[in-house]
Amino acid sequence: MASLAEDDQGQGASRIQNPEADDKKKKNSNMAPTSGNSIHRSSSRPQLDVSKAEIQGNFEEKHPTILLPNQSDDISHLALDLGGSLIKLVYFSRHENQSANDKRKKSMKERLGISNVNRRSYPILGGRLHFVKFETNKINECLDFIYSKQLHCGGLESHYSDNVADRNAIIKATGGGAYKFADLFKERLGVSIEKEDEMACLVSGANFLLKAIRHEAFTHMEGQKEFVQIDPNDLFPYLLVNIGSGVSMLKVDGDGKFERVSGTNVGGGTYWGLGRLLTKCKSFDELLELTQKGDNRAIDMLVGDIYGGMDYSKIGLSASTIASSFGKAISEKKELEDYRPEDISLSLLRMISYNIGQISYLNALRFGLKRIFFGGFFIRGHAYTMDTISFAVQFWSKGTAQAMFLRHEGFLGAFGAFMSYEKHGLDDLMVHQLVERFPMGAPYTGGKIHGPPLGDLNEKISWMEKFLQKGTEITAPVPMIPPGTTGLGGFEVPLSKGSTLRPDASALNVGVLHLVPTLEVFPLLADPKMYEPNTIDLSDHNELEYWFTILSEHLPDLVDKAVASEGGTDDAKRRGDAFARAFSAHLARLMEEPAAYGKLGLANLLEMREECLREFQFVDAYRSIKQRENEASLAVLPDLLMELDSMDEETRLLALIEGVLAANIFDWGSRACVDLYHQGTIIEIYRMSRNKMQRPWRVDNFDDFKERMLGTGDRKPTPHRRALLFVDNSGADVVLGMLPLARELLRRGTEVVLVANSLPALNDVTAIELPDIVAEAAKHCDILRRAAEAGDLLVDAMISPSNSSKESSTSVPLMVVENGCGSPCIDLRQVSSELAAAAKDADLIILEGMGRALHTNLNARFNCDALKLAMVKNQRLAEKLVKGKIYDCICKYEPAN
Ligand SMILES: CC(C)(COP(=O)(O)O)[C@@H](O)C(=O)NCCC(=O)O
Ligand SMILES: [Mn+2]
Repeated sequence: MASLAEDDQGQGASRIQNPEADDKKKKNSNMAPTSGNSIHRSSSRPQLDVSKAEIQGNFEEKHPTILLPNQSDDISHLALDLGGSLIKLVYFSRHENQSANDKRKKSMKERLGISNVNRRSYPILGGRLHFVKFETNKINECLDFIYSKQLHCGGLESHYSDNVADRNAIIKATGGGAYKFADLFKERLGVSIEKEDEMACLVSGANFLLKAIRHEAFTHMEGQKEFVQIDPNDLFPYLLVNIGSGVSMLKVDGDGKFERVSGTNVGGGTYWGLGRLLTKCKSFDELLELTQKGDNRAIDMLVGDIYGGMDYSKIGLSASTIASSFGKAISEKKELEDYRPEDISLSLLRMISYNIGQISYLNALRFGLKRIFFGGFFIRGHAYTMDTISFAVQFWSKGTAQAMFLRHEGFLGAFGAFMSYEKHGLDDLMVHQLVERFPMGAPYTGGKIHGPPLGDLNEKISWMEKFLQKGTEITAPVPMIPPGTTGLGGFEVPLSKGSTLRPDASALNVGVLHLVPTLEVFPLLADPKMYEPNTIDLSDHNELEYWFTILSEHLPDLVDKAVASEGGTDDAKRRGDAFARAFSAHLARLMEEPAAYGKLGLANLLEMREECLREFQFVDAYRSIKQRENEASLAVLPDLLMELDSMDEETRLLALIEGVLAANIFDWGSRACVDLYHQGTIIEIYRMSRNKMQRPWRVDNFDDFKERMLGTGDRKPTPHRRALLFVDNSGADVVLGMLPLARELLRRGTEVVLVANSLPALNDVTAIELPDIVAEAAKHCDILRRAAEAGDLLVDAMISPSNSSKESSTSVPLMVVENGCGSPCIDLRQVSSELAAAAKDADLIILEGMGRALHTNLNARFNCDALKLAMVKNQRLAEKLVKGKIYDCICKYEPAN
């Protein structure tokens, strides 16, 4: 079975489960033909397979999703690193952009000056990079996998060509197996292996990953992993140490510019070879596992053994420093059987790791290199190995150098081979265009359990169910013992060996890399390099435990909602169960190893929950709740607008901000709020919330905002040119809170861009839903109607016949743009190109809600005026952020610098 980080589905609804078709497909195509069989290959591929096509969801929708259950969405490039013990695969699958034909979106794009003609044409439309590994002795599984996914006859070029390309198909590969298995590939898959130089692949793989993935490099000291932000413009030169069977040390000066400056024959092969002879272990992993229970003092001769238990402090050696690896084994009184295999394995591991660390540092010193990155199969994300190497580098450099490791360490070669294809289009992809996602298999990658299956949704669910029956492997999150120190420090007894980490705690976790060429950095960030979206840092253990508990407690209710949103069918229940298991497994994994998937913040957890729902094809769990709340709120909107219009300017502005804060109470992600909803109707709760509004709010810069809006005395400030309103929840929040505020801005001559989620998250309103809500509201309000018309928002919506084109031409427009994400929070380093374009003319941004204004972006600085509005609907967060209490409000205004 492959160990993988692989997701096989399209975004949410792009595929549905079709067990019958899938079973058939599996029988026909999952096995690669064995030698002797004639090779069946598809003709030109991929082509659109519309058999059993179905419209999903509501038939009245204007642009319903059409599901093609039999369509393979892989248009692939495949590259391999065929190593001595592991085979690593990197492959690409592409997804077409479905929303390109949206009429409304097109007109909005034109308005924002984004014409398709002007935009860079991307060699790839976006897609995913998958990382999969197999044990080399299971090469047949690997061949079956390639065959079942037809990866061997994919490739961007052959997508449009005919069979001829297939006949000459090549796969790029590196590693010794590229020679050894070339004939097997030809025989079984009919493809030729094109061999790529191993060192060149390692370097190009490392260069790309270090430049393109934000949390690729990390340090590992005393059991603590810390991510290092690498500036892509300041990466070179560095030393790349690849620890395979032997060790190569490469001085890397740029893309394609490197030199092998040194190496050592004492490497992974030495550890495994000697270890096997000395311990009788059957596998590398078994040998490595032994170290967890080992104590090297039984075999190693320590400084203290020589100096009667004393330090040799004059030259800086503590009593527990190893003076001579295996030095105690010179004793004539003991034979091999008298030593524990655990102790032997640990001594050996430390001897080799330490030696490599030391030689690496000396080479870095020799060439004046400040950075040393370690990779190769020997490391395997093993905490103890990394700690020992780090200690050696730190010790010999007297703290001036640090060892760094790479999350994709095992895939450098395969990735480099992938990069060697021409026209893959990856060369100039940038950090903000890559989103790493961790599909359901991720919690198990690198651990004892391999899987899940690589097939369709149905297979994935069955896989989760298997564990449900066994009832062991996937458990609810358990509290982790807080990291402490043993007091010993250094490499004498690295903490990673202790009880705080499980044996494979630092096992590699690589996700699926989604390439989204249209994502951009939000242009109004004052200092994009310093920007950190998360306010809550989950590296604080108490914080982590609290939020994990909250999310676990939410789970049963969320599953109920999700299942109900899909009609409560047996199929939906099955998916609901599988979702809960998968998400719990993620939580459990992250609880044990918070940095497993990269730097972890609260926003990542909240987004992961949404992604996990999508993975099990829950399109919108809160659909009916959102609809109900929209309708109820739209019904009272006319009265609210009338009430607001009877106020003077100053009172009205205050009432509007109060309205936004009060209506932010409608948040189905907050436990406390959901409990509240049992106590009254939407309108009753809204009224109650408004009545409770009392200034000063916990953070209250309203007066400054008012001054910027209305001026003081006779001074009338110029209105803002364009305001971006990041809206949050459906129902009262958007209808009775944000829309009336938008209307006020429009009335003052400010263009308004409503920025909403691209995909559903909790009860947040999406950019697809919003125009209809605006159109409905516009029926009761001339300002909204004219603005919406001017912004082409009412393209297909019902509008009252009284509108005249003369009026609309003089109105400032109201627009809706999607933000590029599907989470309750927003990471402004990766937003949609529409939002980035809309932001260019904006001089005011309003971020609303806990997710967008508190969990993320509370500390973000902008190059324009910024207003952050939210009700704090969580007691602990209120205490922590503002020393306040639940339902306190935040009105934080920060004028442009
Ligand atoms: C998920 C949320 C950020 C959504 O809040 P919103 O942005 O809608 O104001 C928030 O509901 C939340 O942090 N909930 C978890 C904590 C709790 O149940 O109290
Ligand atoms: Mn929300």
